[in-house]
Amino acid sequence: MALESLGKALNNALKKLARASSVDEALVKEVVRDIQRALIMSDVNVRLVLDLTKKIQKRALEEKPPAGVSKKEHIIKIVYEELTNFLGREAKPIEIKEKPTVLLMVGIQGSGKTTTVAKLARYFQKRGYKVGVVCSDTWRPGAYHQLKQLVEPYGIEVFGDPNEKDAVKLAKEGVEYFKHKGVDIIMIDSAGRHKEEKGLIEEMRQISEAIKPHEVILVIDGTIGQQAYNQALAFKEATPIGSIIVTKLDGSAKGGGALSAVVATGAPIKFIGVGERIDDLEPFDPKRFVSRLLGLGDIQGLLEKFEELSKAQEFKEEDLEKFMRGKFNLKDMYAQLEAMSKMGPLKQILQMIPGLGYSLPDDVVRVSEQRLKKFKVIMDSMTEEELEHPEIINYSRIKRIARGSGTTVKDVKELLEQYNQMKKFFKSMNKRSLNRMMKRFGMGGFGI
Ligand SMILES: Nc1nc2c(ncn2[C@@H]2O[C@H](COP(=O)(O)OP(=O)(O)OP(=O)(O)O)[C@@H](O)[C@H]2O)c(=O)[nH]1
Repeated sequence: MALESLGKALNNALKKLARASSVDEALVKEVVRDIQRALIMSDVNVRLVLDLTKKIQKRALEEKPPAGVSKKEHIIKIVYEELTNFLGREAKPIEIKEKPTVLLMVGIQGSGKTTTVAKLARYFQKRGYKVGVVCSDTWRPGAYHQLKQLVEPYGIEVFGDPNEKDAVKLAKEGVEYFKHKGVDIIMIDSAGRHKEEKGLIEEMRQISEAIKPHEVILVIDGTIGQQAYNQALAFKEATPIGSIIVTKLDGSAKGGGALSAVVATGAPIKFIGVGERIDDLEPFDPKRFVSRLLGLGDIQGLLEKFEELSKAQEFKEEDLEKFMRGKFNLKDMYAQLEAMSKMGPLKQILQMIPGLGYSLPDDVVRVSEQRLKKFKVIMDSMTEEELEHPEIINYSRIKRIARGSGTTVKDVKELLEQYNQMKKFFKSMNKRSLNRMMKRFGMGGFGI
């Protein structure tokens, strides 16, 4: 989850509003102060915070809610709208109009650029585009191998030469190479050795002149907070075809500052990085982002994730239904956990369900790859009957399974505990949310 601590603080402010028996001026001011504090803690520029919260307060105190809408709901909507405006309002996707579309990626050392090139290449590949990646980083010889390691498992080709010293020449050759190969998108990973804007912009100019990219994308490290302003501004002034990806928004305490600072320069943010894995890249859509941040849920995001999954044929509709109804056995659980681990943490997915917000206990949903492997080994030592009816597994069976799988009684119990917890959790889950979600998937629902 991007900006988890900011989200929690904003969510708490809204909860205060939702729980109050009546809404008066004092409460509005208190909620606005909470929002102010949350944003400042996330390193959002104080002046920007004051402007924003002044607007929220004015509207909350002066506007009359339309018929059928409570004062509270109206204020929540105002907060949502103003935060959405604050973050740029509309999503601005990268347009792939020509074949090939050439994207030049630049970024200061350590910004997460190389990882982001790989993530974006994979993102487009998943959407049916053929992508070629050029490594023109002549400064860090490891960059070429890093890129190859990241994208080659997905069949994405990397062009580069760790011995070449001329970055512009490499970029040019790489583009020519992939043009002949007939790819749809060519991405160039540039050097990124620079510690500040000046060198970065000079390199960008040189490569841009040589290869004439359709778009230049600056990768900014979200952990630098509002300092992102200077980088984004210098970049925006240097190129009219520039857009931005802000990385490391997972767990960064200053991410709100970075996002709002970039928006304040007028440069469009197209994606955000939300983790280290190749799939941890999200198109930046202020509306969805804010609704998730406030804990209002994001059904659209959820649908897209599942759509992606079904495309990859890792997750079938009937499986989802079984799972969501709490009617699953150990085999199903394993398949789901595996699919979820490919898709991103289950927690991240469930957070998108309206009404669930932040209430998910970590131990229910956190299954590391290592644990999954262990589960698999244990399950290989179970009988078909045990897999389908785990409730028959008593202590002597546990001992046999542990022996057979070379694990311990504790390990087997852990697997069963995970299974029981999940079952319990899904049974107790907000039925209305499930119902709504299942309807969206065309699966009927619980008839509530
Ligand atoms: N948590 C988290 N880590 C990230 C994210 N994006 C990148 N990273 C990590 O940031 C570190 C630096 O990433 P690189 O891609 O090597 O970044 P770079 O230093 O800009 O690359 P070069 O310019 O080629 O040197 C790596 O450990 C990445 O895994 C993100 O969105 N979230």
